[in-house]
Amino acid sequence: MTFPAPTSAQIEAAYAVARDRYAALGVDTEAALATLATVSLSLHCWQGDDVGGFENPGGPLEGGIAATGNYPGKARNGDELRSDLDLVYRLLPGRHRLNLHAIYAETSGVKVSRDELRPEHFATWLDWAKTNGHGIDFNPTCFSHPLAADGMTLAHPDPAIRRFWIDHCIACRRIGAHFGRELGTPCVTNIWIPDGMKDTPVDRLGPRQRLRESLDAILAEPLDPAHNRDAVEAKLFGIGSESYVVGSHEFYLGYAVSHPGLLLCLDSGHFHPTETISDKISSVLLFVDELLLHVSRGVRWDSDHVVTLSDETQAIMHEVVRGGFLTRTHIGLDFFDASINRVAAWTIGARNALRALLVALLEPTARLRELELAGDTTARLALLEELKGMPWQAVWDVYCYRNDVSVGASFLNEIKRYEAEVLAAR
Ligand SMILES: C[C@H](O)[C@H](O)[C@@H](O)C(=O)CO
Ligand SMILES: [Mn+2]
Repeated sequence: MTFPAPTSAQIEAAYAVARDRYAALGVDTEAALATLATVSLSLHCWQGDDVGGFENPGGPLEGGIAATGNYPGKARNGDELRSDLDLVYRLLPGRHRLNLHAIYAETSGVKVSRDELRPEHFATWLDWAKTNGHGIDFNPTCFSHPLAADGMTLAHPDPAIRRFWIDHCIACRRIGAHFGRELGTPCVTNIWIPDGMKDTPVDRLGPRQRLRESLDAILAEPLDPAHNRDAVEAKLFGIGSESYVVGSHEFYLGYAVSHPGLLLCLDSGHFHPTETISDKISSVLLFVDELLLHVSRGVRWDSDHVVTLSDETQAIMHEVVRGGFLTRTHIGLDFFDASINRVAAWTIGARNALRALLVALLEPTARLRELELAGDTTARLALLEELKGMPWQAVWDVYCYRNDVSVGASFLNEIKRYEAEVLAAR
């Protein structure tokens, strides 16, 4: 089965109608597209191999996160992962970043302890990023490791184990700064740790005191923010840490507020299922300088399903745009679905994030605000609902077309071809 693309005449004609419909609402579609072109998503490398990494091929994924499914064609090394990523980037309009984890170091078969990782272990990633114009973001990997086997890392009661993870995070910040310096765009180095407890702890305070001390030690070395920015990521619970997570939202929000320049990471799967991160953005950005988003989709738990064009994805992007927060928000993706073609999963999720952003950029926000301020909540609701049916897809299609990227579902044709020619041979 092939997936048809509209003709250029159809794309242009639909766009002309859409442009006029939006203009009637006071929205300039060309301005929206120009803004969209300035946004770089950070694509998470770990969608390509189910968060496996290259340190311990075939080893288990630990830390309370899980990739389910066994779709064939998983990337097994850096070259395969980069090849898969190249295709994803070709199917996305705009220029986008890479979000790399420390377990994706390439050490030529030599075992390098995580606390001894250096920029040279990521040289191939850096060369590839330079050649292809990608910025790089980075993450220490504080899971899937014998010293994290009991579910504690930076908050571990054993000072030697804590020291190991502190040194790993220090090494990662330096690697991040190296990426930022070499690529001319700051690397966001994000710390997420799994530390927590399955059952009710007696001491909730002690691990948090230790985590604070560990973070202080990690962040003690000043690094040029033009090269590296640090972020911390909270979580409500994980598998095996259902009763207590050391790095909770309150913990990291407090830590970020008291450390100017530190970014807070909000992952859409890391809160109670009835809680949304879209409602947190405007509060957090009143008190912290910049935000990192991990746009994900939890289904009943932090399941990391592929991002869809859901109400919440839409609400997140609306909040970023309405608040004028685009320049203070780093938009990363965080999902890993092993039950479908992984390249398609990446592409579908990333295109949806961009589509949601475009819809937000096409909103006549000033007009809606006027209605709200005047107390006309009837008209606000009516307009918001009408906007859902506006021809934004025609604007998206012309954006893809102008960027020489597959229009509509025709991107699947390239992925199917790649699956037959490349993935099937793995
Ligand atoms: C692999 C990532 O570090 C991980 O997904 C983290 O960001 C997270 O969200 C853990 O639940
Ligand atoms: Mn995350």
